[in-house]
Amino acid sequence: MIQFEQVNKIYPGGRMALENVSFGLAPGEMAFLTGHSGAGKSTLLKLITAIERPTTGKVTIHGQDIAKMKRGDVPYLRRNIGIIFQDHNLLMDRSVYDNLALPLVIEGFKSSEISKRVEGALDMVGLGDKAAYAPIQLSGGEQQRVGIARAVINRPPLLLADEPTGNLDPKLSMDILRLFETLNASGTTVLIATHDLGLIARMRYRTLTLRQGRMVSEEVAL
Ligand SMILES: Nc1ncnc2c1ncn2[C@@H]1O[C@H](COP(=O)(O)OP(=O)(O)OP(=O)(O)O)[C@@H](O)[C@H]1O
Repeated sequence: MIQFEQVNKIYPGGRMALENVSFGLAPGEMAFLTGHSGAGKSTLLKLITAIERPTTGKVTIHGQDIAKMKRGDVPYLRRNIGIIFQDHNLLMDRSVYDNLALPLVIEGFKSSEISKRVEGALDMVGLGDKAAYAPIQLSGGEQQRVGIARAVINRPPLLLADEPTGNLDPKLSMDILRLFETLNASGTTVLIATHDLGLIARMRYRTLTLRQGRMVSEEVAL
């Protein structure tokens, strides 16, 4: 699903954000990506979504070499990746329903299919009764769950999360992780970038650790 082979990423200005990074994530896996601030986690996620390209080395996503991808192919790649951000980027002046429906409207789904999927996604995150609310009327944890529902509404095979529990208390963070486990159990490949070592310690998943741009360890938490 994801393959990095000896990847270096040097930003303009000379900053080496990733150095000789190699790892693979198989279809159906769930893993954490961790490391100090500035270790290169976001850069690694940006390479997976082709926001950035490797300086040297090879990044392959769904069998496609990112460096060889034409600009026009990038939207097709992204359609297969659900992305969850810490600040979830919801449209605050639209209802929860509209936030979820928008990606499907853009893809040209019929409105009956859209409402079916929106209802299904909201039920999955436990917000079936909040469709008509504006995100501003929801708590931080609920907003984060709307962000997750939006990311999976296209049923992408790959889900990336960048600090998805950053603003949440431990109980809500655990709820969000349980949600990722449910998605993973239904076949979605999941990669979660986080600083939250306490959370990682409580889960038995493979953990990829970056330190100053290098992949220093790959271990399964016990
Ligand atoms: N667009 C950019 N141009 C130049 N340097 C950058 C750019 N983006 C990131 N960097 C640098 O690359 C390094 C890795 O940054 P990155 O954002 O990947 O780290 P991170 O592990 O996600 O950090 P954090 O946890 O603080 O978000 C940092 O030194 C950062 O300053």
